Amino acid sequence: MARKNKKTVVSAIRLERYAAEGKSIAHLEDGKTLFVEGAVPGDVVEVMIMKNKKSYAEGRAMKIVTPSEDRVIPFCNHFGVCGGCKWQMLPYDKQLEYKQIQVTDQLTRIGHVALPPIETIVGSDLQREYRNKLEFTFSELSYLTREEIEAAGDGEIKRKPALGFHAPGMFDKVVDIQTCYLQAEPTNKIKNLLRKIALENNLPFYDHRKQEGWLRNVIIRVATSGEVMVNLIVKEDRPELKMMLDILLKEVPEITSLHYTINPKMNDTIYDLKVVTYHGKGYIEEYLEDFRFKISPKSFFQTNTKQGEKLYQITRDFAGLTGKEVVYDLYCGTGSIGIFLSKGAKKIIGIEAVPDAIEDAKLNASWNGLEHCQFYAGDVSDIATDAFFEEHGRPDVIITDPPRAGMHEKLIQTLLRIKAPRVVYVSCNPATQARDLALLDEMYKVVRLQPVDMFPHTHHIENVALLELK
Ligand SMILES: C[S@@+](CC[C@H](N)C(=O)[O-])C[C@H]1O[C@@H](n2cnc3c(N)ncnc32)[C@H](O)[C@@H]1O
Repeated sequence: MARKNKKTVVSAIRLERYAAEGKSIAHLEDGKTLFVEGAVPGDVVEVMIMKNKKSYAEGRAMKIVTPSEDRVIPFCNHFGVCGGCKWQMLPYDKQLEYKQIQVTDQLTRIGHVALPPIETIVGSDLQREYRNKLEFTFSELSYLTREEIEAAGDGEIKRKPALGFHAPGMFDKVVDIQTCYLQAEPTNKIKNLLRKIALENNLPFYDHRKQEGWLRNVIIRVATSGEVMVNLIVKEDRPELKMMLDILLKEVPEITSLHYTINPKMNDTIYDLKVVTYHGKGYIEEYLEDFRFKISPKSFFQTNTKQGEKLYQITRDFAGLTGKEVVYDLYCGTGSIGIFLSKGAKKIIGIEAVPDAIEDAKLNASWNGLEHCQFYAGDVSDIATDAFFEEHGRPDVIITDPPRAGMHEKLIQTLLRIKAPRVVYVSCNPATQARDLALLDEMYKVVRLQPVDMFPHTHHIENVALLELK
């Protein structure tokens, strides 16, 4: 291995094995572990060292000197510049193998708790068009590919406006996406039509640096029921808004619920904004087994519907219900896990921060003819107190499905006091799950672990853990 530019670039180093979070491991000449992103095990790469600590270093692959034998040709034209599907160069079975390693590695290294054997990861039947929700961003500045820069030579490069996904690590530049394979049609049709209308009418795309412009984002949901929801997000109300929405309705009759949101704020979140229904019923419907769910524009719903069903079947199996149990569904979203488990429970109590999702959860319970489900809106750490559990019934089973940050420590302390016989922990981030399992170790042993792949071509991984009182 030769080094050039002394400290910052390693000219050829072989990546030995997969680590986690999309990073692979190599060893520097002095034996130090190097974590490399942007490449896969087996690649020989040139690496720019980004961080050099006493015991380890981190770097980014700048050039592939010799590709890994595992590599396959990515199917998407935008691969390499779009941050969406970073693992398309790996066959799906390798992706699954690396995800299994990631779960094992993170639970072992971060958790340091006794673990049962980890079950083989459940792969996704659909590896394309598996998402039911995508958000595209408008930007005044398109991301320029290497080919575009080379083609321009010494001439000035004029950046065009773009509608697509942020280039990795760039808040202001967006990769102009023509075809995305993550979601079924009419997603590409809608996105490309919006771009066409905007360009033909000289409508200003958002400038993320100056916080100027008009068109900001579009969120498209395509349910397996066939229903399609579109939410166009703009900076202010203008007459062109109606024009754009009317063209969408005329050209894309598949749209069943059309919305717009005025967002004059600095950030992109719409949770604190009013989403206006322009046409249609204001929500879409999704089915998991025979259960019917309402999804409003602000509600969370498992993004891969088919895998969501498998995830819930595993959760139901781990919960081991007999019909007599009081079950708490923490971070319940639209109540989907609780409702999915409801037939085996005496009572279901769900808690969720987004009030619209709780409204959906209540309606979902009534749509499915369930009278033993209750839902409460608010921060779960504040609502799920000792007194709340006393009032609503001591839990036999607690299901917890927190966001990537994991559970708040205050909630973990409450769970340690409440001592439910079983906890089923559904996690979209095994690193924070491992941290939480270590905190729960005082009272709970981990008895089952089942990873599930919800997001093919990414390094994201879901993991379900069953905990029982020691
Ligand atoms: C991973 S989702 C799970 C949702 C649901 N269990 C499902 O399967 O669709 C996490 C949910 O936690 C909610 N959430 C995030 N922080 C929260 C908090 N502090 N208190 C209550 N809910 C929260 C989010 O709004 C989101 O609906």
